[in-house]
Amino acid sequence: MQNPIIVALDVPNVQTALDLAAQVAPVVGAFKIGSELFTSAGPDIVRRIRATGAAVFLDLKFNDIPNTVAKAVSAATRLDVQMLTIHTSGGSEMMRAAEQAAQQTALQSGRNAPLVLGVTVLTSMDSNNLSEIGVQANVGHQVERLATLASQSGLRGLVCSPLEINALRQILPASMQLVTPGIRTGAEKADDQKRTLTPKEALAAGANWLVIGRPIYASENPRAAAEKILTSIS
Ligand SMILES: O=C(O)c1cc(=O)[nH]c(=O)n1[C@@H]1O[C@H](COP(=O)(O)O)[C@@H](O)[C@H]1O
Repeated sequence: MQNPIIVALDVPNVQTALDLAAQVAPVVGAFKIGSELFTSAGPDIVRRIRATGAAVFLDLKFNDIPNTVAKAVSAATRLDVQMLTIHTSGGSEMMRAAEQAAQQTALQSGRNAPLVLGVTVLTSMDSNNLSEIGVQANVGHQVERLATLASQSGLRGLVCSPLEINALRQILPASMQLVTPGIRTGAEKADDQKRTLTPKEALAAGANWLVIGRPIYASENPRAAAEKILTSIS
């Protein structure tokens, strides 16, 4: 099995990101570049991490009109990222446009299309948070609804919490890639995460990838923390 650990490089600048990546690269499967690092370091950080040979997950969670999202996805595809995120709450037309843009741009650039991941309900949200934005469904039902829509719209991957994987595996094609943040080992705080499981539990439930940030980068020894997690799932 491939190494399923994706380390979130949620750090403020290029040098910190490159140092962290170099430290943990031998024991993880990919790196995630999110809003903080991309906003401070720009697209060059994607090229720098790709140049090390590592896979990159560009997590900018696009959520806009279909035309705008399609063009952003094309730009990310030209950057040669292996995964990227859009919000499923953007609806089916937006998701179709995103997947189509990834496929077409990849074809034109002679590379594989990135996996366009639809973010369902953020792992920092619970039913109260959904209710305050006018969604009365419980979290599990809302995730299932958005995941089904994403699958019908042609997406091949989703971001969800590990708590929803069992239910999603019953209703989605087996090929659907499920990427799960909200990973905590039990040794550290949940922080702002509300729907969490351990790495081992998430994989046992059927996750393909685990997104792990603070339990690795905020630990005293990120390499040792990543190794410990890898051992726990090997
Ligand atoms: O799309 C994501 O990666 C994501 C979706 C989600 O629902 N929840 C979530 O935490 N994430 C990201 O996953 C990472 C989790 O970080 P830690 O909570 O520090 O492990 C962060 O980079 C978040 O931006």
